Amino acid sequence: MDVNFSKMEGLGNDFIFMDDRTGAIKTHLNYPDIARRLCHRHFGIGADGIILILNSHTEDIRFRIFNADGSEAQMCGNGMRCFAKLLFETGIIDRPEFHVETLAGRVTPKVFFDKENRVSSVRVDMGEPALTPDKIPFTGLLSDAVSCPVTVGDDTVLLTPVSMGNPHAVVFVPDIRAMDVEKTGTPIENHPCFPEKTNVEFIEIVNEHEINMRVWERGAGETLACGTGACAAVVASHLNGKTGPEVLVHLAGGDLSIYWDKKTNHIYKTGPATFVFSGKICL
Ligand SMILES: N[C@@H](CCC[C@H](N)C(=O)O)C(=O)O
Repeated sequence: MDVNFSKMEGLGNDFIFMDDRTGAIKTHLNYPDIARRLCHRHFGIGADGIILILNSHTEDIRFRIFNADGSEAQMCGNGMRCFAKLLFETGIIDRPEFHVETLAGRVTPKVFFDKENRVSSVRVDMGEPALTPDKIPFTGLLSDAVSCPVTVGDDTVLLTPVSMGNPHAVVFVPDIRAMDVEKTGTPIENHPCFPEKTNVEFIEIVNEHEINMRVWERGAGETLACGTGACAAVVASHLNGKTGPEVLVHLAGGDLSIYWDKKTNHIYKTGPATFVFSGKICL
């Protein structure tokens, strides 16, 4: 069957969007297979994941994301900004702020405009972080919830487990450029302490308001940015007394502004969303 798609990116974290509100794609094909095939950088379109636009019974619209390896994730922060821009600009949603059903619960994006009335940035109410072992899920030693020792090969790594609907392990390092992100990230991603695997963020503190981050993503490898990861990193940095609750996160693909509103416990993430191209592919 021929399927229309749009490719978009948020700070270089790139996604292929498909509208399956009629259910036609799901009737003929399987989403994990489509993700593996289309995300391939040499044999496909190339992306970190695919995102489906779907009907919701509880919210304005429903969002599902599959990583490049075909695994389904609960949420995606960069993908959500692109989703909001695409839905607003194509007229699928006609309000700048709306509610989205995800496997991580309700997420609320709001689009902002430039002088030409084009979407310039998107702020997303990402909901509340979760820190309890059952919610992450994390089965390791939690004597001190913000620095859990995990054995990786011959080393012990101290990490902070955080859920933003999807699991994250935040590791503080002195210099992110010196990191072999794949070498350290892979065993943490697949560590038995994380029964659903985990995304891994390597964080270098710049000052109270800025951090540098590199990320090893569950199901996708090293990416240029991770929105849920940036939120988890700010939660971990603040809980460890290294930053305030409002932080600019510098990633390989650009910057994200993260604000943890301690009164409501909600996290707000603001950043760009960019259309790359659209097309039709025979699946
Ligand atoms: N890049 C995303 C997160 C995508 C899902 C993640 N790999 C997972 O499996 O949880 C983001 O911007 O949040």
